[in-house]
Amino acid sequence: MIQVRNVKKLFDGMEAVKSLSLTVDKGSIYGLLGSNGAGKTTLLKMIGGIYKQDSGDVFVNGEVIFENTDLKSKTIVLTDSLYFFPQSTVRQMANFYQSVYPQWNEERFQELASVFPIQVNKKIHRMSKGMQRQVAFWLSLSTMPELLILDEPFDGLDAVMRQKVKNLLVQDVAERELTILISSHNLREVEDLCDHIGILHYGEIMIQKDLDDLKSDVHKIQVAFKGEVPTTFLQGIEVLYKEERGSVRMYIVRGKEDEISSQVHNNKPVLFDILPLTLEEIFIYEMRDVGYAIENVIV
Ligand SMILES: Nc1ncnc2c1ncn2[C@@H]1O[C@H](COP(=O)(O)OP(=O)(O)OP(=O)(O)O)[C@@H](O)[C@H]1O
Repeated sequence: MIQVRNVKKLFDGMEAVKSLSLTVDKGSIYGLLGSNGAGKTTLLKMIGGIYKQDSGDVFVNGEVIFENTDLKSKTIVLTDSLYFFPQSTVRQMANFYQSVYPQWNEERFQELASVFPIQVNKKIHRMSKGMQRQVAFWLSLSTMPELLILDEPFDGLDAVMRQKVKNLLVQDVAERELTILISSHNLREVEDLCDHIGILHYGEIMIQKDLDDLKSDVHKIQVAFKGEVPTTFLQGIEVLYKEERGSVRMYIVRGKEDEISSQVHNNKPVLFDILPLTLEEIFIYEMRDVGYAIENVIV
């Protein structure tokens, strides 16, 4: 479990992360979204024990991770700048990882050779960017980490490889309760993977959501009445957004679908539809609620 409490990080007096708190449960996949410079990498590096925060606490499994060799041997931080020894082959890097990570699993490494179409004796610096990223995943997953921190992990991977890697991640979460933190600019890219999403903006978490709750809780309704619109037809229901298109009104509402439906039906509409929202739509409306346009924060 990850607990971040009131964490702050400054660079030359500028607050890259401002008094931020979040919790990630074991076996969960947390997606951290935000635009360039939002503070994602800084936060991930503090959680991975690479940066030390200026104030606040970062705990992984109840322990401080910074300079904690034991915790770090079970943690992998995969950033956008991959590091491999000059001239090394995949096998040579695997030998190095094996010597550093006590939970290295050679059998897993061999198995993953069928997922990544790369020769183990090929020099990594001669590979394409996407192939190098595949090697990074191959090595990382073979260390059998308990915490995997991924900063923009899919950059450079083609669509097929993205899906293969996502499947591997989900498999590890399901089989051995791997915890994953993943940053991205793109909600669509991670929405099928994550169970929690947090949106970071100027060093602060603006919204954090459990996706299962979210998807079951927010709906789009379209409704029309003959004559006057009953003033009370949405009484007690939280309205996130409303729009009028002639006599048809569109509302984004939060609440239980059956309760909303029965309340609207009681007011005898001539037209009534209740539809689920995509995750992107949910965030668009929720962000408007806190006074931001989502386009300025994520893609
Ligand atoms: N080592 C550093 N020295 C000085 N400033 C830094 C350093 N690392 C990050 N910053 C600053 O901290 C802020 C947050 O940067 P960070 O890399 O965490 O953002 P990000 O959300 O990961 O952005 P991107 O999506 O562009 O990768 C930025 O203003 C950046 O310039």
